[in-house]
Amino acid sequence: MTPAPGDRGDRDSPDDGTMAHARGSFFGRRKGHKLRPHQADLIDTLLPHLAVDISAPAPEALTALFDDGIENVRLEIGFGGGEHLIAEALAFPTTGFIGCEPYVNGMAKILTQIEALNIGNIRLFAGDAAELLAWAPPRSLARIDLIHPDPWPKRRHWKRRFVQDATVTAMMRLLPPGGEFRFVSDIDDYCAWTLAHLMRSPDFAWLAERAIDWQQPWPNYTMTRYGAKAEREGRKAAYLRFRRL
Ligand SMILES: C[S@@+](CC[C@H](N)C(=O)[O-])C[C@H]1O[C@@H](n2cnc3c(N)ncnc32)[C@H](O)[C@@H]1O
Repeated sequence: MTPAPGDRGDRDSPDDGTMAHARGSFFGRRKGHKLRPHQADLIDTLLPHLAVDISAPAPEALTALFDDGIENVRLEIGFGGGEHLIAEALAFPTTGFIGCEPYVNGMAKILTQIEALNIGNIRLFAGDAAELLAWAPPRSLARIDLIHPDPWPKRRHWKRRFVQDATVTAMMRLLPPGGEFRFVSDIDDYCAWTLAHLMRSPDFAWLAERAIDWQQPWPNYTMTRYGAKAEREGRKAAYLRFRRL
């Protein structure tokens, strides 16, 4: 997994497990624990069935990536160990979920869960979510979640943060009016950064202005590994929700 808060995302190694170095080339090349034989098997056998192929033209609607009965599609960027994504997929069986995660151990972990729980409404993209955002058709996502993204605390690395004007524009294209971008982080500076980027877009409204408490997880929120670690270490997360206007 990526480095701990404070030094997460601030190393210069080309294989440090974080976004900027990941762009374009990373899956399977990132350092991590050695996969167990069954996990390696799932990467070879199950992942190809669930993988979103962005080298093919995107379907008109992303529901086409799923079996019949899927009514809308949501995206989780950087799902890590998959705790939140698995819980959401189980809770909303008529919603399709696309999970993006370049980290091979995260991918192996979620494949194990998908197999064990026989989950049919998750598709996976083992690469940079920005590429998937560029590929997906307009207004194709009901919601986009970015939970505890790599914070890139050093000023000279801010350009590597996932939230940028370009990704805000991409999300604006993909969310229909009423769609939501949800962001969780225990890093105050990244929360402020995200608020500043979203609030200067005329296409998003921050729901705190509509009486949604940003200091509390939303109902039925499933804590992730990084969220639990932040809590243990006494850092409180912000839960920011932005509605596409
Ligand atoms: C700090 S971890 C948080 C993981 C998980 N969301 C959690 O809360 O435990 C950030 C995750 O985002 C992934 N990530 C970083 N850049 C990404 C990108 N451009 N596209 C998709 N995932 C990315 C990393 O591999 C890492 O697993």
